[in-house]
Amino acid sequence: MKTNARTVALDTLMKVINQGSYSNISLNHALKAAKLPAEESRLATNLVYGTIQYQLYLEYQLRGLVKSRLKEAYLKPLLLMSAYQIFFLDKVPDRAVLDEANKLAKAYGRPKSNGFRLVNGILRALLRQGEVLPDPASGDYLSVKYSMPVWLSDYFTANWGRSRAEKIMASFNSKSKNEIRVSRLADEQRVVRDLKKAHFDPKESPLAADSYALSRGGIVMTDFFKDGEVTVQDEAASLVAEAFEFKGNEQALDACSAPGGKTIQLAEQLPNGRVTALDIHEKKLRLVKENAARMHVADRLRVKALDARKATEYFSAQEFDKILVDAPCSGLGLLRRKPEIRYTKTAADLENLAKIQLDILNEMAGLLKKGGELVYSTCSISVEENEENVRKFLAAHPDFALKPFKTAKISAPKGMLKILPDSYNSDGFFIAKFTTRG
Ligand SMILES: C[S@@+](CC[C@H](N)C(=O)[O-])C[C@H]1O[C@@H](n2cnc3c(N)ncnc32)[C@H](O)[C@@H]1O
Repeated sequence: MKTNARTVALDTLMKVINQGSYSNISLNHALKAAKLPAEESRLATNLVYGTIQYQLYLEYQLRGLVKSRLKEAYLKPLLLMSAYQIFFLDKVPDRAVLDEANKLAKAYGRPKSNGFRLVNGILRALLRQGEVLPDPASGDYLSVKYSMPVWLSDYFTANWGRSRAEKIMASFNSKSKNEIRVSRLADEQRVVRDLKKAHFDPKESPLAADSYALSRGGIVMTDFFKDGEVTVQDEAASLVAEAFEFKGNEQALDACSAPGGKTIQLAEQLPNGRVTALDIHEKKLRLVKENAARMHVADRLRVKALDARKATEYFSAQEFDKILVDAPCSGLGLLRRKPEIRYTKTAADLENLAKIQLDILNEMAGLLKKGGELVYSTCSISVEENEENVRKFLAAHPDFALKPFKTAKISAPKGMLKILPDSYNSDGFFIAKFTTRG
């Protein structure tokens, strides 16, 4: 069978669903090898992310219809991918979904397999059945409706109430924006004008100073990106660096820096200063260096492979004016962009990660100059990784206090800011800013 959007999607889904591979990495490999036209690539991407996002919901729809064990590896991914199209892709007629599934089953099935008959029978039954949901009063109603494990839909409901939890979960299932940040070293107005001319139709972010949503993807293939005038970064992630107030000559430490999105932002604001970028994984620091070179800030940067929990063994007390801890986290704010996170993370992960995050934060306390600024951020919206860690850090360090901050468009009068995904249709993020007392 000729390679097309559906073969690329099915190959990728077989890797993700059957072998636990990461969707973004598997899909990028498959797309690179396939060299599909842009329209086909978009369809393949939609099929992969949509099917994974809605996997729990789709399994529920198919539950009563699959009567025997699905022995061949392609069967489950193909049924889920077809069900996704039936329920969520209005533009693809049901007839076409069935025809395409039939062709794929014949191509992927073993010789003499009757898998295509099985697929056809199940999909026809699914069309007759339509959507099924648990009783709205039952414990798994929201879980199935929004395709989140029960612990997660319960977690959102317990923290934000049912109505907001539904908004948060619906937002996590919506399409992510094509968000970019314009370099502070570039002429922003000119770049925006040129982006318009190139039909990217940039829309200013309501959240972050230099961020814009583009009307289409593909920016990384352009000179805007290659020449370092823009970079790809979510608007909530971009906001973190805005919590600092820079003079331009400071020594900054980025404790968890790879791939370097925020390192670059700090460096852009330090024409006469320097950023020291750490990461526990030496290999990932290559990305930080490459990104810094592309964005023209390599000369303001030094990198060091180091576990940030041991940073006081390498640096002097009070060595830094600014410290950023953009900590490793559960990624609970990124469910839209990384759809499989919802199925792989557990409540125990929140506790375990919170401990690592707090250890890193505690280690930083001794490295900050008196009156310096320490910013803590995560791309998680969990309480354990954020507010609870802030509380524990302040209890352990009475000489530190939260410091109110204002960004270009948002203010955090209490020194903490939690961006929930439904407020701006951005990633979920948490930012806290500390300084020393006295
Ligand atoms: C959320 S990511 C950082 C993203 C980055 N700040 C950016 O804006 O591009 C967290 C990073 O922390 C690193 N990391 C995990 N544990 C660490 C530790 N103990 N010390 C230093 N870095 C660590 C991970 O390898 C990962 O690259």
